[in-house]
Amino acid sequence: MDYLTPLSLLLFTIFLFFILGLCKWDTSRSPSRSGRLPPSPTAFPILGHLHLLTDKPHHTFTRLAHQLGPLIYLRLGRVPTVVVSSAHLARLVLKTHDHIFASRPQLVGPRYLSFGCSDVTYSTYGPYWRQVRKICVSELLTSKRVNSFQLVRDEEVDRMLSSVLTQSGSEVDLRKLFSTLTNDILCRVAFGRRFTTEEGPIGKLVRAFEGSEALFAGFCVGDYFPEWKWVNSVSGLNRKLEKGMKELREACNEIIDEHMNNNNNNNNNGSDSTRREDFVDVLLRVHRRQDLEVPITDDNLKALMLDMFVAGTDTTSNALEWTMTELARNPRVLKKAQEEVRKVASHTEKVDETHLQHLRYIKALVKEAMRLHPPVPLLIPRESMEECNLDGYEIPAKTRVLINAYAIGRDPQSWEDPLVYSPERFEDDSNIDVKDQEYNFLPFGGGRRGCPGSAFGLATLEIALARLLFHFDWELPQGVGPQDVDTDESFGLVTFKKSALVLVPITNKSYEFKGM
Ligand code: HEM
Repeated sequence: MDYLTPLSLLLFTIFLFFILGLCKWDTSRSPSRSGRLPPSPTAFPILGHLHLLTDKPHHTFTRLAHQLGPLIYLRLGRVPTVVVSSAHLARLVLKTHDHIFASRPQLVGPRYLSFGCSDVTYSTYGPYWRQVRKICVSELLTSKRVNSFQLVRDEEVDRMLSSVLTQSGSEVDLRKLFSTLTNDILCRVAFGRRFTTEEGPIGKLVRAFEGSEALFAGFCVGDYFPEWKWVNSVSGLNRKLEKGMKELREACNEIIDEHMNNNNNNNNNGSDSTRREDFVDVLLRVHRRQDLEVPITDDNLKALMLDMFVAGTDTTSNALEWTMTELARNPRVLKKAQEEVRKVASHTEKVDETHLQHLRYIKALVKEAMRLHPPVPLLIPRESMEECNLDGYEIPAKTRVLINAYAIGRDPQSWEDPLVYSPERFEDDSNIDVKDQEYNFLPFGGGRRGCPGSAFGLATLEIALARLLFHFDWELPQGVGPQDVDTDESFGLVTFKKSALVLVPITNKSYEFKGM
């Protein structure tokens, strides 16, 4: 014991008092409660359950739900959180008490990158959110508006098929293919231009996005210890977020200026019959209105422009990649889907959107892929606006709520053989819709904060898939069998397959794509 000097003993004692002090601070600041909280696993002092935020938290929470039940209470740092993992509880949150759980927590990333959480996705519940959601839905996302973008989808799917044609017989990275497709479609609809351009304001936006994506998804101390926001300054995170916001603001300003100049030129030259109004034009029109319940600022306008793009692109390309992954793993399903689309469109050289209503199996296999691989497995966090009782448990006000759509989609109480990819379950029961009344199937969430873009997303998914399956046969790279195609995931804002899916398209002579 001769190495235990009086100095080290003193330092050790101070350290011990510091830790005990922190623990006391930790418990004394826990919210006082009257009711019974849901079951909770063992927590660490200070950190609470932060250790459960693993690289795949949706898996960790699913395992915990098997041990503790479908409603779990966690303390993530300082933030009270509940995780919901059954259809019954999802119904309580998304339907019965929807009005209580319709807000979002103000997370640090969106406070910068969504211009003060003023987009639809991250804004708190209230008149502003109601107003901007209504604008986005009516101008971009109603079925009528989604139908009106058919030509854009058609041209961009043609472009994708042309690219596949040139790579026929060789290995193709489907992630790149699908990401280009969804970016180009949304960019044309929202900003009037294709995304894949190196130059001009859109090129600038692409680069700004690339820089800010990791910041959006990364771990941030301030989201779990609101009192320790200063850590974000010390760690340099705030500086990076400010830089990201500046770049996004500049890129948006250029896009807006370009639109305003075009509109001015058109007004000066007389009416322009060729240029179609895009989402930025709509927002500029709304921005000028004097009769809005809550005025829309310049920054709000930018947040809304970016929101449609961010919310609608990766989600859709991700669902396409997971669907093709399951087809590669299940040759029986792939063959049946190809037989369906080739039969339905046998008298034409091309599948178009009028054929989709007859493609029941293809619609079913898309849903089945989203059941097993929901692109946003924990949905987007919600926050309770007041205290609420869920199944006999007290949920305090300002509790963060995570709904584990991944666990619910694989719950044996809701699904027979839940781990088997079987589109027939959706084909036989066409009642299981994306707005599932039973709350077993939640890839688009639900309630008043549910995804307003499901029709837009599905329209792209279904036509892209139908045409890929109609014109091409799909093989695995040499030496790879269906059982070798992995489904390992990389969790993020959208949960992608860890390694990009690579397949080999083979031109089918009977259904050859004739090019654009
Ligand atoms: C396959 C494609 C898509 C999937 C899987 C998907 C999934 C989701 C999910 C899970 C949520 C959270 C819902 C909740 O909290 O209950 C959401 C919200 C949202 N989605 Fe989608 N989405 C898709 C496509 C789109 C598209 C194409 C758009 C727009 C162009 C869009 C716009 C939004 C918006 C604005 C919100 C926030 C709604 C709010 O907070 O009020 N989504 N989406």
